Amino acid sequence: MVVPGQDNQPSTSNNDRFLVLKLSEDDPLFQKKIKLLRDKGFGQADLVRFDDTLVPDSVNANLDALLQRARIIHLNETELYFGVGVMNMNLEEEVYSPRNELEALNFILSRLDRCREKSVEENVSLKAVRDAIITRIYSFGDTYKMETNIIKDTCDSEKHLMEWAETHGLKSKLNIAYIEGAGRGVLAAEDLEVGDIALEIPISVIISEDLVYKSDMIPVLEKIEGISAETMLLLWSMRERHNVDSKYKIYFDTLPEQFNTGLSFGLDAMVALDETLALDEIFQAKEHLRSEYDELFPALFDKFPDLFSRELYTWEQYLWACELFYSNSMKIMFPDGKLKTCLIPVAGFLNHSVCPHILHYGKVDTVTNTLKFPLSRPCSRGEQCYLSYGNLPSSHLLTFYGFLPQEMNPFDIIPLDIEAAPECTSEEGHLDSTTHMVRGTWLSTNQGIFNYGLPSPLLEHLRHVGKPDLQTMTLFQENLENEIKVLDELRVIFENMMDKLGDSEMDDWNNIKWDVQLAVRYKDLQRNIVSSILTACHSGRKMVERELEKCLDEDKLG
Ligand SMILES: C[S@@+](CC[C@H](N)C(=O)[O-])C[C@H]1O[C@@H](n2cnc3c(N)ncnc32)[C@H](O)[C@@H]1O
Repeated sequence: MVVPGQDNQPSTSNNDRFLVLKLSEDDPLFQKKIKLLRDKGFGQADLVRFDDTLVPDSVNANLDALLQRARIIHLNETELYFGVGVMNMNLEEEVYSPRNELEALNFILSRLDRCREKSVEENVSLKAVRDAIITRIYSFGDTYKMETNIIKDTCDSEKHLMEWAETHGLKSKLNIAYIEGAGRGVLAAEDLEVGDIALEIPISVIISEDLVYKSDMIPVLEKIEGISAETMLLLWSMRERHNVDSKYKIYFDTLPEQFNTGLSFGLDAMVALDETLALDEIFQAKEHLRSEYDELFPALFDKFPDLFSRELYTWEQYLWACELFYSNSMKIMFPDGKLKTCLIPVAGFLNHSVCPHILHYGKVDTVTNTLKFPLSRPCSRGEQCYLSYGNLPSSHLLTFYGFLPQEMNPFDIIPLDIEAAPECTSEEGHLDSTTHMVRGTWLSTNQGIFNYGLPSPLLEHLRHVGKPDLQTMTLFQENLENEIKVLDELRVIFENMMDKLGDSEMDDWNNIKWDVQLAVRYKDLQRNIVSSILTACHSGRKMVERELEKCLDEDKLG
């Protein structure tokens, strides 16, 4: 039973259980989310009641209602902007993104478990809904199962690291292996279920700023004006990496000599990225790092030659350390309440997926003093277990991690330089400050007239420029003519973008360096996105023209 619009959790009897999924007022997207909830007939904190008489058929209906709400509560800005889409061709259900879907399902699961824990007796309906959620998580994950080609098992250095971590208390249900196209990765050593802890890492093996504060470098580092804890840890790691007596030597020994991220791209790859977002991102990042390096060196060589030797702190070594931290560090909340950037042995072997197994891992458990990596979806024995590095576009993954995901990435967006017109106001009367963007139209479910697979906020914005009072989404002549103008305007923007990107050219793929290959693949992805928008404008215009013809014919007939 769904009861909209009630905030207070009512008292529960032994036979009745209530579940409230509440949208927090502190949510920075509260206004947009509450509007979306209301548009769907929900309230801020609807209440779903489970009683023992719940018939099996209503289990799915109850779950659907909960899921619709949970999805909205967990939307991020990009997902809200684009609305529902198809993230997987095998999936009939419309979802916002794999991340959002898993987040929503796990959110309901955790609330249900809390409810069940409080119950004196087992409530059969709660149990039935829980089973239904687990089934959905299973089938959702199944549509994202990816081929993992294992090249070889672990080498000595990784084996030593596991053994060393185990002596410090590491608990792992994962095996390390070399994976085609991804370096090392981790495979489930046994069938893992939702909620199972795949890895449990004691803080004693985690590399964080705490080590710098205990080191001989701190008196000097603390004197550097404005230096961040991250930079201190980076400088400490650059020296520690070469320290044969380091407690973390076994960890440093597992790191590659070279990180193949966008920050190491050569000239040919940069040329191949011409006119792409990634080129700007790489340029800006490298410029920023170079200026940081120049602020520190040679000043530190001259003032503290004993701590900062010229051989260990070259620009190349600094860039290597930056790539290490960009591609391997994690932000972790410590028991002292501080969020710290850390290098985490063993967990650093987890690769990224758009539909990860592990979503939540950022907080040290204060009871066990360990960092736990629980599963948000099951992982079968031998399957690669993935983490989420965040909701990142491919330009970011290319620049800071040096790979492009195999799956469709819902966060692969092209931002548009379209200013909100002064007359564009939200329902609350505020100036609309949305950043407009597009992504591949293959991700959209709505390809029909007035949608065309394009994002509604962008279309609505363009429709109202100069025509704030126009009744949009109608088959009236004035509106249809405006619709053609909007599609033509978009076509011009994207034709220009496509001209700048140029044609795809790659003759001998096998003889091409890793960085140029990545750059070419990235640029092809950009072309595909732009091409899908141009197709949408073209087919959309045809749809509108047909409606306009009908409209004019009707007018002629009077
Ligand atoms: C935290 S490390 C993961 C372990 C890494 N594969 C290794 O061998 O050390 C991050 C790096 O792994 C690689 N990686 C992560 N996810 C990947 C994916 N889905 N496909 C290909 N490479 C990936 C990238 O090189 C990235 O910079």
